[in-house]
Amino acid sequence: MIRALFTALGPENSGPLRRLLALLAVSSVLQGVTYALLVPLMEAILGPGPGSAWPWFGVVAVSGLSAAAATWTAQTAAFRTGSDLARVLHHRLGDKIVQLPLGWFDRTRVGELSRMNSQSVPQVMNVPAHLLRPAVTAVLTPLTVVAVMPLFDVRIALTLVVSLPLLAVILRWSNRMVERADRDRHASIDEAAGRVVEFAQAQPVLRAFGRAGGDGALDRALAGQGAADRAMLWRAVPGLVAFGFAVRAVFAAVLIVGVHAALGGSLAAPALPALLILTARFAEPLSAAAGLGASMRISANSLASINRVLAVEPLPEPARPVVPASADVEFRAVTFGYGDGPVLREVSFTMPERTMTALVGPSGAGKTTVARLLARFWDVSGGQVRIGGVDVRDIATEDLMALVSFVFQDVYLFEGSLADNIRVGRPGASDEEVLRAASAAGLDEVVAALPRGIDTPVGEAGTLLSGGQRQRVSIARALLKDAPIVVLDEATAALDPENDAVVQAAVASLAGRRTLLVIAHRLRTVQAADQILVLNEGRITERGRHEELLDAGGTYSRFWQERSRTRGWHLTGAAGQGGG
Ligand SMILES: Nc1ncnc2c1ncn2[C@@H]1O[C@H](COP(=O)(O)OP(=O)(O)OP(=O)(O)O)[C@@H](O)[C@H]1O
Repeated sequence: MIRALFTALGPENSGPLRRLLALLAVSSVLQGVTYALLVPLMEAILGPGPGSAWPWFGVVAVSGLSAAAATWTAQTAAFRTGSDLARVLHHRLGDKIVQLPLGWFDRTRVGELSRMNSQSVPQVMNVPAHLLRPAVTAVLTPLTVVAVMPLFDVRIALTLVVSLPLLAVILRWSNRMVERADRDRHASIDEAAGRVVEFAQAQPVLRAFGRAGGDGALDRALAGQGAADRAMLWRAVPGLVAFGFAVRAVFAAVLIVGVHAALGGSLAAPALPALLILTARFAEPLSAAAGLGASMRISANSLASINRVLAVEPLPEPARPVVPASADVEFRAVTFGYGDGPVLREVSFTMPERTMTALVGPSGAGKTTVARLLARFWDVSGGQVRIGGVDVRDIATEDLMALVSFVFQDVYLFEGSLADNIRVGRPGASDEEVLRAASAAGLDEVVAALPRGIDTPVGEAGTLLSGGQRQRVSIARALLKDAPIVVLDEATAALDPENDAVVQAAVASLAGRRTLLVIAHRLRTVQAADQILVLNEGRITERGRHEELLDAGGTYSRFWQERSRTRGWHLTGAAGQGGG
């Protein structure tokens, strides 16, 4: 856990944690020494001359005050280190986010990052603030007691030395039992929480199909959670009981050894209660640490997930970056996979500057992957992606990002006004340019309907705008940025006629001016394309212009005949009209 904390902080930020650990060590040892000094004090008080107790009282007072001062300093440092840790982690995660390969950011990852910031960081903050002190005390204070015990009685010291590893083993076993039960319980809580969300989200479907009562999955998940709660209790109890029993057994053993020694005359009677008090103090920090298992586990898991993100390697930046002289694009025998097996195999094509390429193919063929590799979301596993004859790996990230604009299906809108959101495309753009881009992207009516026009805040993540309207904001950004290469996904999800017209207009305004790669779903787009690439299972199986491919009578022609028949039937009543 401590090693993971140092990893999360990085060597440059680990000074305060190291100082905190040193302070905690000093305060734990001083605490143990103070407990030990109680023995001569008690001996003096209970002995024949109580007056001799005063010097010991002074020594105990000095030691106790020093321990209290060290504990207070350590606790203050612990809170400060906790809040510093949160700040450092937020910064390190922020710095990491801007270096992570763009391909890393899928939907689940974005959720993971948000959870990390809102939950994991505060949980990790808890470690120095609340958990380290009892953990360090649980180890060092009993060790100090054991170390000084031989000064008073070797037999009792030996009893403690033998019992310490025994207690540690039982504590570890008890913690493991609780941990395992707790893990199962968490899994069942997550499952039940997921089912509750699903149940709420699926209400329209469930009601439409007369299944308002659900399909039993939620009931099963809740029952599972109840069972896991009970199992947790049953699994946790033996460990905790066994540890409590072991502590009492050690106490009893010390009592037996002590009484035996006192009766035999080899231990002064007044020393016995003092040594029993010391033994009780020896076990106390261990018992306090026994209850920390669950918090420790939660914090350790959070720390592990933060360290996993921090360990992701950024894509290497070129040592000698090259700026491409043109906006030609070439895929040269590109092979790429996300994990098991390739998604793209030996994909080769060229997109001469200012031409339009349409990418078509069945779902999962790899179209989005091609589009993303163009902007180096990931590095290819074989072949090359080249812009202006330069491998994208030799182009500085900033230059590459300046060369390419995207209009993807997932449009993220920031907190801020509609104008701010469009200006993301080119931060230096004037108000007029922003308005022109909004207008060209078909946002006039949206702007007119908003209470403060283009300066209306669009709500967190653009909640005021519909899916189609959000896509138009994305088009406005791309038009404003006016990069030499534009990648556009014609999103089947936002296929209302108005949006359709906007997307078509954007494509038309860019065609012939920019190098355009369109993941195409519309007949008009493919008809206008200079080349169509048909992608199937990660390979380009056909290429050419629309008529050429129709004449070839291959997959493409079957695909479009099928598509225009079904869409014509649905939308226009005449095959092949206006849709695609
Ligand atoms: N981030 C990712 N991690 C792992 N696998 C992925 C990822 N993105 C896509 N894939 C997988 O790669 C394959 C190609 O996906 P891709 O999204 O490129 O296809 P597509 O042709 O664009 O599909 P669609 O038309 O449905 O969007 C699919 O099998 C998909 O499951």
